[in-house]
Amino acid sequence: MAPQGSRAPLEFGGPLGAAALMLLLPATMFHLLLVARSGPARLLGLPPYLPGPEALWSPWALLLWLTWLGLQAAFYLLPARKMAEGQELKDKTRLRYPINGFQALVLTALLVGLGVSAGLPLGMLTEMLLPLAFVATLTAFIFSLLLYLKALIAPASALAPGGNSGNPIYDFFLGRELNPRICSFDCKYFCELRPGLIGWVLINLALLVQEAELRGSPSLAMWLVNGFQLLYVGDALWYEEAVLTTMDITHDGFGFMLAFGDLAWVPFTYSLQAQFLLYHPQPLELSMASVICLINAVGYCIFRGANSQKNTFRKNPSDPRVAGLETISTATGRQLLVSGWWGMVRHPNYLGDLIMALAWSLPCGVSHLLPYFYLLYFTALLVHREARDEQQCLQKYGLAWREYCRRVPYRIVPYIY
Ligand SMILES: NC(=O)C1=CN([C@@H]2O[C@H](COP(=O)(O)OP(=O)(O)OC[C@H]3O[C@@H](n4cnc5c(N)ncnc54)[C@H](OP(=O)(O)O)[C@@H]3O)[C@@H](O)[C@H]2O)C=CC1
Ligand SMILES: CC(C)=CCC[C@@H](C)[C@H]1CC=C2C3=C(CC[C@@]21C)[C@@]1(C)CC[C@H](O)C(C)(C)[C@@H]1CC3
Repeated sequence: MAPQGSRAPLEFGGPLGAAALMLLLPATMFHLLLVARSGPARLLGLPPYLPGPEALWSPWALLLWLTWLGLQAAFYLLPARKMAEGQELKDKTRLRYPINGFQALVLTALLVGLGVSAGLPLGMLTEMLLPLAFVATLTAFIFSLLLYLKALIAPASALAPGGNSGNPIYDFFLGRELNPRICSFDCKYFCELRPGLIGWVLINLALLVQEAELRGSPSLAMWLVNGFQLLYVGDALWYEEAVLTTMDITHDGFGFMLAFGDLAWVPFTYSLQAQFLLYHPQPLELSMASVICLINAVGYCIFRGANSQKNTFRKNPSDPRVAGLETISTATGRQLLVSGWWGMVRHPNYLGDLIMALAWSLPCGVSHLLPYFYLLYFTALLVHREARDEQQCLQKYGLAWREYCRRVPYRIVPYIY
């Protein structure tokens, strides 16, 4: 049986904060979905109407959603080009993960392409966003409940460092088990990268197709948003192995926060800019589009450069690409980079991600705040995440971490933060 009442400090405002977030996050998602299609599209105003049960519930949406999850699960189970090992666990073992996420993206694209050429009305998906978001939220609640119950019979070594406070609301939100698996099927790893991320680009594509049907051709702004976000998702799946060292996989349990985040929040709120553009077309000059492409390229280079530098260094510090970089030794035997990207700020990858977030909103113009929701939310998420990571690194590396902070004083934005 799992031990109750572990002493990890409570995060997210404890049980009260967790309860509030479980109500607030779905409410915000539905607010955004409703406001994006309303005339005034005011982020801070009331939603234009409150949807009744008939607008939220559709058996077709449920069927479509379950088919989607089943399809992505089947792709996950296909033979992988590589099996990667995760970080060492409490019991000194390492889990193995299939690296076939990019393959799943390509197979999905082929299947959707075949469907569209056979007359599948992809644009119709945009009419189903509300009921789809509703079934995704319902799935996240049910799934989190099953995961909570599963953790009751998990060995103590399988539990996450947080999420085992003994308070059921808090533990349900944060997640109790670190890597819940059904045989070799890793639930958290699957959800983090497949149904939500690939679902996000599919929703974007459906919005582009619908715009072409309504207005004759997709707008330049819609092309940019689709292209940038496809690059981001393609990159995540191409470098899939890197997700194994993120705090979601190595530290956080699998509970409502990640289940809802992965399955509902990512596809339905990350596609907000494309949703906004379908209902509020925005003119975009070619010169402005070029500047926005440049901003996205700068953000992507920083994001990819920083993530790859750290991953290469963690895999093999003597790799010629990173061997010349300056480092600090820590008592754990691991080293910290203090030059290159990681000598500029302590989270250069967050900086790149934020610059890209800006580039995704700019094609929507500056007349509305709504398309900038992602940038605002993401800034808050990364500032909070940076503080959590800082705490974990201080615990792991002690004095060496303090020395790193002294030498690299800025967290995310040079000379500002
Ligand atoms: N689009 C989205 O919604 C989201 C995107 N992201 C993105 O996910 C990516 C991963 O983020 P995340 O997991 O939060 O954090 P990071 O990839 O930044 O990983 C942090 C870890 O890196 C290691 N590290 C920190 N500093 C150094 C250093 N100087 N030298 C070597 N190793 C160091 C430490 O782990 P250790 O020493 O143990 O290796 C630390 O715990 C980011 O690019 C982020 O932008 C994140 C959240 C949401
Ligand atoms: C508000 C809310 C519901 C919070 C949950 C947070 C999640 C939405 C995010 C936590 C970490 C994430 C990561 C990605 C997507 C968003 C979530 C799940 C990510 C898969 C996006 C693509 C990147 O390239 C990435 C693989 C580095 C990234 C990993 C973290």
